Amino acid sequence: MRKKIIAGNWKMNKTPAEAKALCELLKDKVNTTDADVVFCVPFVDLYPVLEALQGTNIAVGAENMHFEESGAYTGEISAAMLKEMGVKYVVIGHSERRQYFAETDETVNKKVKKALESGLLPIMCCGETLEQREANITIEWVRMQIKCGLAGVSADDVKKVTVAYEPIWAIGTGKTATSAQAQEVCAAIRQVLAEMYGQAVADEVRIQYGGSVNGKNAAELFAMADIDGGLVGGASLKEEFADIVHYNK
Ligand SMILES: O=C[C@H](O)COP(=O)(O)O
Repeated sequence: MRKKIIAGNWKMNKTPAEAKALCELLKDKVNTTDADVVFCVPFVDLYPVLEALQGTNIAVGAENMHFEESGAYTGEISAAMLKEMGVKYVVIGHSERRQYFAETDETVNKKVKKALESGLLPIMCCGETLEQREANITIEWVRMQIKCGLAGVSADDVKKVTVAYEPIWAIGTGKTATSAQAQEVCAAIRQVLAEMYGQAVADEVRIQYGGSVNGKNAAELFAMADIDGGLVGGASLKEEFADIVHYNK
């Protein structure tokens, strides 16, 4: 039985003071051991959020990192920097990073490997555009993203990876994939993991759905056989996040 993982991705929202206030608003409401709860926040919010969440079961994640150890990469943040701060998770390859910051399956793969080597737990994102869905190539596309993103990752390490399936057309649009659509792709992701690592390993990997998850649709989505939680954008910035965390109550 896989433990659910429900992560908020704050994206480019909340100044450090606002981040602290949001933690104060949410922390008692989402502090549970029933699921792994993660706040993925902007780099400048990491310290205040880590401090505000001390003594809770809520983990902290970053939204990106660089794949090199250190060096002349102005404006970048390394895995070692995050690890030393007490960060546990890191979102890698979000579609917004791919779209606006030229991330590719190759850089995603390098980042996933570096995160694992550094003791961080990657949340590796994948998902199709509306054009790809309409052209009926969703499964093919996502299978390729998984194969490329995880190339060279061992069976032991892949169990530490969370895969986030986020159809791009459902992100921030209020247009959620139906639970059947989301399950179909998440099952295909588990299938490709089984082909790469064997069924037993694939059964241990957690797969999230992301894209307009809210307090109302979470229960139906998270009840699907291959959906092990969510990567939540907009609704993670509000009290509604508590309804998502307690989706089964
Ligand atoms: O990382 C989160 C996703 O991009 C989903 O964002 P959303 O819940 O605002 O649609």
